Amino acid sequence: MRVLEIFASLQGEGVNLGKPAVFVRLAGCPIRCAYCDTKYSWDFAAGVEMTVEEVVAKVASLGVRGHVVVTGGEPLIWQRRGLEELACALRGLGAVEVETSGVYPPTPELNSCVDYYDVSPKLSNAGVKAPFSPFYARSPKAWFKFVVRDAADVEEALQFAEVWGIPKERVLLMPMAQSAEEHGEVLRRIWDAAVRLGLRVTPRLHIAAWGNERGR
Ligand SMILES: C[S@@+](CC[C@H](N)C(=O)[O-])C[C@H]1O[C@@H](n2cnc3c(N)ncnc32)[C@H](O)[C@@H]1O
Ligand SMILES: Nc1nc2[nH]cc(C(=O)O)c2c(=O)[nH]1
Ligand code: SF4
Ligand SMILES: [Mg+2]
Repeated sequence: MRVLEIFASLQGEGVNLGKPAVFVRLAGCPIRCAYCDTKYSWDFAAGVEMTVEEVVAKVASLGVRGHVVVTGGEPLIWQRRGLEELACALRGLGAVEVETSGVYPPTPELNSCVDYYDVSPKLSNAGVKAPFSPFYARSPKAWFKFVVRDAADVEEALQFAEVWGIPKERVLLMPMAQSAEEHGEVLRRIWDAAVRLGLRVTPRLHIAAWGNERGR
């Protein structure tokens, strides 16, 4: 597998917001959202080639136990090429959370070793074709983070959830932002729509603290 970075931080997004965790960022993404804050991950040949054993050893060496986040890029492109073995091996160090666009369903082998899917379905603001896999709407392990920048995006997120039968309690709205300043502005812009529609908002902790610094 090609690995871009492995670092310890706080989970800055989603249902496990605030938990200390080690992040494993895999290379490659074919989806290419307009707002992507990790465009350096798109190249499939980026990063370094690592075996499952090497990744697990590096994660263990960082000393943070209890939670491991596998992200990218789009990590599920590595299915049948080591991702299943990696997720199962990482489980020895903590709960395994996978960050995904929700375009690719997991193989049964991957699914058996994942504790949480942090799914970020792509709304029209991503400007891409990213067909959602119905697998996630039915998975008890899936939580849905919608990237929103205004009230219209919030309405679209709710509609998406209704169309796919995703319970409101599983929906989290996340401000589209790459700096602390932008993060505050967007939070203020989506606030009233979230109140009105009864949807939960979560911040992006690392963006509020560090901006879009790599390794945070
Ligand atoms: C870089 S993606 C990697 C995982 C997977 N490709 C995905 O999109 O879920 C990690 C998370 O960052 C979110 N994200 C990327 N750029 C963002 C931005 N400018 N503002 C808010 N969230 C963003 C994505 O929606 C996703 O939830
Ligand atoms: N602190 C922190 N939390 C995160 N949660 C998901 C991230 C990602 O890029 O997938 C991320 C990230 O890059 N940093
Ligand atoms: S799917 Fe994720 S990594 Fe790929 S472009 Fe979109 S936000 Fe970035
Ligand atoms: Mg990130």
